Amino acid sequence: MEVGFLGLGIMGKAMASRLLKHGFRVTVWNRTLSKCEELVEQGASIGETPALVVKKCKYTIAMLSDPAAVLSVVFDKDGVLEQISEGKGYIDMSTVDAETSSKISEAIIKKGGSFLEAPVSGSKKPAEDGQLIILSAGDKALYEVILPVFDVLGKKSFFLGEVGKGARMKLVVNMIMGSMMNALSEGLCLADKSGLSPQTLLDVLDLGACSNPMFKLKGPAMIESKYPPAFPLKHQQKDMRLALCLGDEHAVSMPIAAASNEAFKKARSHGLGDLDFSAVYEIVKGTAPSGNAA
Ligand SMILES: NC(=O)C1=CN([C@@H]2O[C@H](COP(=O)(O)OP(=O)(O)OC[C@H]3O[C@@H](n4cnc5c(N)ncnc54)[C@H](OP(=O)(O)O)[C@@H]3O)[C@@H](O)[C@H]2O)C=CC1
Ligand SMILES: O=CC(=O)O
Repeated sequence: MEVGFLGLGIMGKAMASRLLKHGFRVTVWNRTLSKCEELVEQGASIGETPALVVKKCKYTIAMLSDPAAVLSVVFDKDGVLEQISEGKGYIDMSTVDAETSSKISEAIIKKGGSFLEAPVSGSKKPAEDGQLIILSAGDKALYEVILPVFDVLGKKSFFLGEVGKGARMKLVVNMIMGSMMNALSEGLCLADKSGLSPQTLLDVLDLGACSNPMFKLKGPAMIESKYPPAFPLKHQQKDMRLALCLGDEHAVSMPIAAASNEAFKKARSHGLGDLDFSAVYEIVKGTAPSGNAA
């Protein structure tokens, strides 16, 4: 099967690379075209615009940063919409809000194409290892066709129903994740300031009901103030913001998420947006450098 792939950031690069390793023919595009070179070395072809990728491939996947990026890649000049037509499928795996996803779905369907949203839970390493959790919604027939691709990228794929349900599920999950990261940061800080060993706190947490892979993976690096970006903080803040909008829409009070969003925003204002989202710990500790927003 030949697939197109738009967006070779942290996630897109790992996902496209995995598809190549598993025998798919992949045509890639990235806004910064030079980032395609590594994938070309692994056997990918380049499409010079999103439109040219869609022209060449029956199925095209996108993995882009945020609502503005996914809308631009579909609707702008040389975008997806120029070449989408009957028989072609577009699968957007980026994390965006349901409204953005619906806008894209309607435009694709109007041109005769089919659309599936399929945001993922799981970060850089799960993407490299094919261990993502795929939260799809939209065209069921396209879901069935693209399953062999999802089986290479993920450990479990869900089909959640009409467009918007995948986007909303992803935002709820990431709202919880962002709040948990803030809770861990406060706990590590409180342990340290009150004369306890943060590492011992992690050991205690890991043995009890609060044990989870995220604390286990991120905790030790946080203690060392190391934040190599797996999930950039600016994207976590985008997800908190979009989840809070969803809460507004449904009149769901979310004071914990709102406070966490403030901490992520503050982290961005201190220039930590491109670091891993665990860098919010620097804000909780009060040790963030002053810097430019990212
Ligand atoms: N990293 C993670 O752990 C996870 C991320 N996600 C979600 O997946 C998506 C991608 O994340 P990730 O790979 O980490 O992000 P990165 O920031 O590493 O990559 C973002 C990608 O979007 C492209 N892009 C940004 N703005 C535009 C634009 N205006 N037009 C065209 N392309 C654009 C970038 O192109 P360029 O290279 O030119 O800047 C790049 O290819 C996000 O929605 C994120 O929330 C979901 C699960 C896990
Ligand atoms: O969206 C981020 C993730 O780790 O999942």
